[in-house]
Amino acid sequence: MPSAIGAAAFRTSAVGAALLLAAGSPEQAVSNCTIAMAPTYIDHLPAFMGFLSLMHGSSSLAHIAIEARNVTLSLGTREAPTLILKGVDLSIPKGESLAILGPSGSGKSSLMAILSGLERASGGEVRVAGIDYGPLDEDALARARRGRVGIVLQSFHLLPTMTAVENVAVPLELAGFGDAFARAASELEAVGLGHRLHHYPAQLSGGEQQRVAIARAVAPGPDIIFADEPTGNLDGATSGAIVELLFARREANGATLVIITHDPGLAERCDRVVEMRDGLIVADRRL
Ligand SMILES: Nc1ncnc2c1ncn2[C@@H]1O[C@H](COP(=O)(O)OP(=O)(O)OP(=O)(O)O)[C@@H](O)[C@H]1O
Repeated sequence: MPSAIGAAAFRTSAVGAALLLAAGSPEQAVSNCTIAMAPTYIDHLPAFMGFLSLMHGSSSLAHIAIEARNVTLSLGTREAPTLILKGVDLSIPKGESLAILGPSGSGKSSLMAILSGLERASGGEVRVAGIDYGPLDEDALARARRGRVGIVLQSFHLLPTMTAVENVAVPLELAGFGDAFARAASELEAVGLGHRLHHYPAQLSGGEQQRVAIARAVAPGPDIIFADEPTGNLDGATSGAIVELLFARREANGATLVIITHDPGLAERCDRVVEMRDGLIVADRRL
């Protein structure tokens, strides 16, 4: 089987070269891209610095997938900071499906970015699968996420120089799957894109790109799936099929699923719904 990384290297573009330069290593470049950084956070990602990877586990926390304590996020300049998250506490048990609702600008994407390790909290504590994100540097965070955390964000961040199947296969290869291409092809078939395996992102519609991003996120069978408006670009029928796929994946792997949505129907499918307003969780109910 060809290597997705090797195949793509033949088509390295200026964008790819820039990503490589910025990341310092091909692995980090791919990791940076495949976790779909939201443009709002790109400025802040280089802030991922640290030296220790500390593992914390205790029997009392063994059933917790995600634990956030008094998480704050301050963006903007030092002279004019804006407090985006104002002290969020959230504990998500393993295997739970959780919908995050709230008006535009309430901080949903910011919270997801922190819980998924794309953004660093300004204060408070975040532990995912027992790992304290606080002290991890960028490489350690990427390693901690790889294969365990799948992320789908609103803007798909597919690598433009890779075909659909390569975009899905690369993270699989990095996670150590020997059958990365076969698995990637089958994931794309599952989201209805078996006929678009060798198309580049620019040759795909927004909804098709969204489905590639979803296939990429779920392909390694992650323990936690984060999805920011996963059906936002899809028509009703495709949206229904994608929701079924996400929930089927969650059930098959016992994965924890965290979804941001404006769709009340999708929220009702979840075990629990939290609502955000103005940087805080203001309601939390189990369904
Ligand atoms: N880099 C930034 N600098 C300053 N403020 C920012 C930055 N990025 C986001 N914000 C602000 O943070 C707030 C929360 O944004 P966020 O994207 O988390 O909201 P959201 O609830 O996900 O909104 P939506 O539903 O529209 O996606 C918004 O008011 C936004 O303007």
